[in-house]
This record gives sequence, structure tokens and C-alpha cells, in this order.
Amino acid sequence: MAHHLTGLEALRGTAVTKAHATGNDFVMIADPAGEQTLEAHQVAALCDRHLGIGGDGLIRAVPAHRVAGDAVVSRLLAEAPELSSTDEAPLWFMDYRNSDGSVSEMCGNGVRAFAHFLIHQDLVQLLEGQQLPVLTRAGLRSVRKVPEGYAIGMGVWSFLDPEQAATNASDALVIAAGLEEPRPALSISMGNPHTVVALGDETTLKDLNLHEAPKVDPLPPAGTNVEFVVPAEPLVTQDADGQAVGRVRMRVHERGVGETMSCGTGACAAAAAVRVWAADDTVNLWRVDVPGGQVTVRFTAREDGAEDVELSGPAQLVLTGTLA
Ligand SMILES: N[C@@H](CCC[C@H](N)C(=O)O)C(=O)O
Repeated sequence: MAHHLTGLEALRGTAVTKAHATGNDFVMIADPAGEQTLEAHQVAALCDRHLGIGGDGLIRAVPAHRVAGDAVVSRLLAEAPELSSTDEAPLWFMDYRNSDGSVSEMCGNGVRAFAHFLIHQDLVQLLEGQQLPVLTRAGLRSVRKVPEGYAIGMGVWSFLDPEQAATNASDALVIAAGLEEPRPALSISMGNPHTVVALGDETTLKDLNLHEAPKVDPLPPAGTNVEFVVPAEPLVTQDADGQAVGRVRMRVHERGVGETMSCGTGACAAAAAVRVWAADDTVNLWRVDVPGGQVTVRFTAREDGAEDVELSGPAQLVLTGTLA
């Protein structure tokens, strides 16, 4: 306990905001000057639901050119000299941390919360029809306003193991409390790692005990987020415009966090896996129901054969305050 108190005392006076996106909740800190150092134990203390503010993760907003000591950001900026970030026109970097203090490459719900936070802090303006670039450890992402909140250009999805592309076969086995036997799974990258498991019915999904981390074999080298999905019946219906819409229900156990009410990158991975299993890439619009609400995932084919993914859904601010 002394460990938690020490961590928070060092951050006394820091302005914080609490935000969530479909129940995936975050402690947000604006750091326009790039002066805020956050140790893993401080992040864990802030995200602690009893001794801190509470959150699935923490997000620091810092201009890319003000980020100090992050090798990934330095490499991204060096590889893309066209990316410009200045004090007058900052390119905002989403410094995302899981609630255990570990770093992740990407957080889809986090980008929606991040954009909403930046706008409410008057750090950016985002008009209808405009795109806001956001730098993440997985690369550049873009945000635009949509009626339900924000839509994020997530880049392309890929198999975690590039050799999977040739087979589309399941590449891992997952066992979780509540499952009688290991289930086949597909490992997908959305910039961060995901392992998607299909279940046969909603009762099995509801009865899963995700207080314990599912066991994944083989476990990807950097660990993984595990999504359990149940396809709707029928899997595909038509929306009011006559457009085909796929629908799945999902629960997730996140790397570095535990079970969360929603995972944006996980929803994208889940929809991609279901399309692979259904051997049908003609349905491009997917609604993913999560315990915290619903997000929408849209696939667009690119000329090189890859598919761009867009994630949309709401984001809300809950409170702002100062660390006492
Ligand atoms: N909730 C996020 C994903 C957060 C990162 C994840 N736990 C990881 O370690 O990769 C989302 O909305 O994508």
C-alpha cells in the first residue's frame, strides 16, 4: 500500500480527466510540454479502482516532437519525415499504458477517448469532414467525427503469423475457466496482438469466468488480448439502407488489464476473424456487441489486397480534477 501512496504523492497537482468509450475507461493526462514522466507503478496506482482513480488504462496526450526517451516514437518520426509536429501545430501522440503499467502499441477505444479529450481541452479543433491525425506506437491513425461519436482509421489488419495468410487456419488453442475443452483460435494483429476464439452459444459466453487469464497455446511472444465471440443468428442481416451487416457478441480479456467492458482493437480483430471463418469477405460492415455497448467495424479493400479497418463508436468524459 505504501507503494501506491508514494506513486501518487509524486504526481500531486497533476490535472486528470476520466473518460470512457463503451465502458473501456481511461485516466487522461494532458502533457503539452512533454514534462510528465509516468513510471509503471504510478500508472498502476492511478488505475487502481480502490486506491486511485480507476481505469483500464492511462493515456497521456503529448505532442510527438516533445516525447522524450520513447524509441518507438523516435523510429516512427525518423521513418516518416513528412510527419510534422511543432509547438504551433502539434501532432498528438497517444501514450497509452495498460492498468498494470505496461505499454501497448494501440488502443482503439482509447483513440476515440483521446480525440474527445483533446477537443474538450481546447488542444485541437475537429470540424465535421476534417481528419485529425493521431500518432500511436502502432503508427499513424486518423479520427473523424461521426453521428455516434468518432470513427478511427485503424490501418490494415493482418495475421499475427504472416504464414497464416496462406491457410486461414486456426493457429492457437485457448482454454478459459468455464470452457470444458480448449478451443481453436485465430491470432490477428491490429497493431497490437489478439487471439480470437469462436464459441457456439451465448450461454457459454455469459458463463465464462474471465477473472482468470485464459491460457493461450502457443502464447505470442509479447502476450495477447483474447476475444471470445458468438456470431449472431443469422450472422448477416440487412440494415435500413439494404446494406449487409454482420453482427457478433464479444467478451474480452485484455493483456495487462483483465476483463474489460469493451476493446476497440479487439472488436476489429473479432470481426476480421469471423469473416475469415465464414470465408466471406463481401460483408464489410460489422456491429460488435460488447458488455459496454456497441461498436461498428468497417472493412475497405485496398489495391494491394489488404483491407483497411475503420472503428466507430461513442466516447465520453466523466470528470476532471486535480490529484490531491
Ligand atoms: N482496450 C484497448 C486495447 C488496450 C491495449 C491492450 N490491453 C494491449 O495490451 O494490447 C482497445 O480498445 O483497443
